[in-house]
Amino acid sequence: MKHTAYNIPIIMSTQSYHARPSQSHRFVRLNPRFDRDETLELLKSELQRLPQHTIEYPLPVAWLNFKELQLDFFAIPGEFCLNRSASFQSGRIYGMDVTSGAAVAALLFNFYDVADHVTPSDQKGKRTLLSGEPLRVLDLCCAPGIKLCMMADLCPASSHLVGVDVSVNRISLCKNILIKYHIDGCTSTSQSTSVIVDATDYSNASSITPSCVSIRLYCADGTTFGTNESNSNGNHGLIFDSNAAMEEFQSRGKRKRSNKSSKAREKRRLLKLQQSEENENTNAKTVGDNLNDESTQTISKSIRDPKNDDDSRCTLALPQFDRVLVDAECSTDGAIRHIEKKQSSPISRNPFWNEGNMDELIDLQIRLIHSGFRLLKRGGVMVYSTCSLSSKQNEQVVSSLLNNCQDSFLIPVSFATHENSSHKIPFIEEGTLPGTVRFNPIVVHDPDEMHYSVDCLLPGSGFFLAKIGKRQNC
Ligand SMILES: C[S@@+](CC[C@H](N)C(=O)[O-])C[C@H]1O[C@@H](n2cnc3c(N)ncnc32)[C@H](O)[C@@H]1O
Repeated sequence: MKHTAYNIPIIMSTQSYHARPSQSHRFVRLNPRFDRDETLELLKSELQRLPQHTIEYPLPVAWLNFKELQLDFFAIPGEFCLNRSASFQSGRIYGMDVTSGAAVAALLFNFYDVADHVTPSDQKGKRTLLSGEPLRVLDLCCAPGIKLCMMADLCPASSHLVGVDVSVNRISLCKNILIKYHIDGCTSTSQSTSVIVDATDYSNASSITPSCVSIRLYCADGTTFGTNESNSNGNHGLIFDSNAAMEEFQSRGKRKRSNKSSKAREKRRLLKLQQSEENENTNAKTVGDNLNDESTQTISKSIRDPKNDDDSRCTLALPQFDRVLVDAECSTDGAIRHIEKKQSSPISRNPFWNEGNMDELIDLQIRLIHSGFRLLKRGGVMVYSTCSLSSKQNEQVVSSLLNNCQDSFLIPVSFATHENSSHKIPFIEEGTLPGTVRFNPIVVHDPDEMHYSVDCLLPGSGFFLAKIGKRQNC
């Protein structure tokens, strides 16, 4: 098979397929805090206004649709205008690619693991979170926050999630998305003037289960997060705290938009939180220096600079995380829109990352994956992902971690086999590093296609993911 410079398969066949859904499709995830049947009813009624399709939308994506786990992905036609739909405006659905969903599912669940070493044998095959215990979860490149929202929806009650992103604009977008879905979910419909269906019946706040996790956002450099370097200006960059935001939202009552005084109040709350966090960190450091048990395992004990293995930067005593997602900055060459642009014009339209500064990008990815790993608890699990299909940005970055950190190991995962069939899903394949996963953005023609269910012929964006564990003892 021919590949582009980024190792993306080029479609060789122009043949049309049986019952093949429209090539243009997109995916949505249901917000589990709303009533599922109501949401599907609303979405169906909106889809009925589109021209008829040969298949029935919304179409559940079998390999990523387990409603008992609230993992609820559906394909919808590409022409559906999400922004103008009542299901979206009311916060009932998220626009989210299946590949992004796969990264979060691999991080939180163990049933995609090829060999499940963790689950007791009498529970193997059961679809559950690894533990019902609250988790500490870090999303090191979180903006705009679509994966962070999914983690917040699926984590056990009382879990604590931290999102970090270096971009001021993107992290504020992330904050807005969290406010929409986790703080005042139903209020966004009130500003709409052009909804397709009247959402009033469906935006009833009483039907939303309140969010039961806490979320903090930091505008910070993920490569140094949790070290004294990130703290050098005396500012952790805390820009959002879900508990403070909830209090603020409740104190505002019916007035939904914030004014000057509520913004000032929010700033004061965040400053106070930041100060108490700094005090806690100082105390924890003193305690952590004297004790050696897992409950006091803090970042200060395991920080390593990947380049010189120097412990000198390790002053913060932030508790480590059970799960870390490093959804790294990348050249985005796996995203289908970028491929189309590349194929239609040999000269890319000024992408920020290009062949000329690729080394700089790969260096950033290596620093991010090492940073994510140092923030991971012993026994914890991390996922590294990108929407690039270049092996330099994927397999080679993962290998750099595995080769440099003796306590890291790869947890092989696979999404490729459909539950109800022995056929592999044609757009999912193993990476060149065994156990990693590549999602091709295109279904390459396969003579066996008749055997696939329709949803197995619906690729998402080009994507790569690897699941990595940190050994308990090393
Ligand atoms: C692929 S996007 C993340 C998408 C996000 N995980 C989501 O699902 O919505 C990569 C992000 O990395 C951020 N980024 C780039 N360099 C970074 C750094 N040094 N530290 C933290 N974030 C960084 C970018 O601002 C960008 O938002």
